[in-house]
Amino acid sequence: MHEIGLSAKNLYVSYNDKPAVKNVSLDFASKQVTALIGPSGCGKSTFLRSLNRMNDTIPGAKVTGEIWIGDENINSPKTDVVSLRQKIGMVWQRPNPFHKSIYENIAFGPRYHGIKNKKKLDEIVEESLKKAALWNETKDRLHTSALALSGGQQQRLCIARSIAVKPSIILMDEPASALDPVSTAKIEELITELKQEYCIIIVTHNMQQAARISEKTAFFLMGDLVEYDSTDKMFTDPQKKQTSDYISGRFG
Ligand SMILES: Nc1ncnc2c1ncn2[C@@H]1O[C@H](COP(=O)(O)OP(=O)(O)OP(=O)(O)O)[C@@H](O)[C@H]1O
Repeated sequence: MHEIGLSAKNLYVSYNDKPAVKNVSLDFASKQVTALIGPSGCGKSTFLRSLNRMNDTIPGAKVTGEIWIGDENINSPKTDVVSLRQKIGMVWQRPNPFHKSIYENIAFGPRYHGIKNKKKLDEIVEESLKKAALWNETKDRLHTSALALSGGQQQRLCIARSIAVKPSIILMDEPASALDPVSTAKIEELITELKQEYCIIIVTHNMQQAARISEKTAFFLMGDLVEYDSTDKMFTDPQKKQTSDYISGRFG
């Protein structure tokens, strides 16, 4: 049995009173990948963003329900959102490195959280880049601009940046959808590697990708969680007609 990394209970999200995620409860296991799938507009990204309180920054967005990490409900107003984002990393659809060097992209977070020692920062930069399978490609150019990296390398840098602050959970919103097939394969390989340590929750439109990298899959439709199961079961023997119609490409 895998430990629970994060647990959403009765999560409800609306934008200007229009519901986008309706009463969703889901447990996410540590050291596993859970894929969130469903047609465009079904609420996958909204749900994902709620898990690290990113919807707080969207005008008109309202999130109710509970999100538990261990014994802390992080959807409580008392939660320190800055330290929360240290526990929950986020990787977006388009790589978004800072306009800084490769080194500074990684060192930024740990420095912000109080690490000033140069040797320690050097160690974190190396370790994070190694974990993101980017060290060999960047070790001789750490102080050059991150923007000179390829799109795929930039996305691995963003993953390294999120790892650098030592989260236990990583949220990924279609992290490979802007990348070519070779870079996509590298990101998938990396996710498979990272799941040995982290609870990973990924939104993807790519059914093959969900089947390749995830242990669990949740299917959303119009804000509802329609079905949740092991990925194998979901793709071979879905219990709901809507799920089977979606994964067989009949809509979406
Ligand atoms: N910032 C926002 N303000 C208002 N409504 C929003 C906002 N973001 C999303 N919505 C609405 O919430 C609903 C769910 O959108 P969301 O982006 O979460 O879906 P999705 O499943 O991730 O879609 P996609 O696969 O296209 O990214 C949609 O009706 C969308 O229009």
